[in-house]
Amino acid sequence: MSLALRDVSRTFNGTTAVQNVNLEVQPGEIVGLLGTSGCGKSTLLRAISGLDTDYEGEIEINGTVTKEIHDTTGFIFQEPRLLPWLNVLDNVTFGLTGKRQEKESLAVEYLTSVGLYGKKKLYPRELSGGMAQRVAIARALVTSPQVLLLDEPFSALDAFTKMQLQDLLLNVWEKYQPTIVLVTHDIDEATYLCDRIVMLSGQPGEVEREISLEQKRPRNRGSKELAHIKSEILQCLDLNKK
Ligand SMILES: Nc1ncnc2c1ncn2[C@@H]1O[C@H](COP(=O)(O)OP(=O)(O)OP(=O)(O)O)[C@@H](O)[C@H]1O
Repeated sequence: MSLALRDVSRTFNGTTAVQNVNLEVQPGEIVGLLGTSGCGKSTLLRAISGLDTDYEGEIEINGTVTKEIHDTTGFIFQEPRLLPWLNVLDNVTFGLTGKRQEKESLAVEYLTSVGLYGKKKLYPRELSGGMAQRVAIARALVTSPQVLLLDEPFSALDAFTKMQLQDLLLNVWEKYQPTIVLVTHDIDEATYLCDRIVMLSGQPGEVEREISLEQKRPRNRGSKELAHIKSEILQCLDLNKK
């Protein structure tokens, strides 16, 4: 599914958070929104998701201007947001329609793909942070979303789990090819995962620059090419002290 933002601005109580943002995302593309704290990344994602409709400008999903929450959109937030009174399996089937047996076999398929088949009877309090986030990923994927919106999905995790889940996300992308918009302030993550990085800056936030990455995935995290792009990004953010 394609996405297009046309002159999107959002003002909160007289203060403009983002201003005249234009962005096109192609079907199956992984686009990162990168920028320093407060430049409006989450604000834009909430507008794209339909969770916030009080913006100016237009958002088009697959050629149709809409402010609705699209039923083919999946969300993954920074924290897993699981329902504590439901076990892992029921957290994933929650919100699905259809026969119980069909819902459960679908949930099991996705729990298996995130490596949690053996944990399906556990409750959220019994999971590590990384496991809980995997459940959130399975829950987002079980509806076969064509658009996946991720708001700093791995930022609360330790470095190793983060890398594992980034690879998991790429496996999921290989399999289902959703269009992905990823909000992050992790430059390594953005260069490892994205086809294109949209850099936002300022307050109100505006698109400062876009960087396309041609490198095939899976990428070598330590490659010279990625190091070069990271340095460009740091320079753009005015953080590269030479
Ligand atoms: N519901 C709200 N009410 C008032 N102001 C808001 C609201 N949501 C966001 N803002 C303001 O909009 C601006 C952009 O916030 P936003 O959360 O989109 O930034 P961000 O780039 O995602 O930041 P971070 O990286 O710190 O999460 C900030 O100045 C913030 O205070």
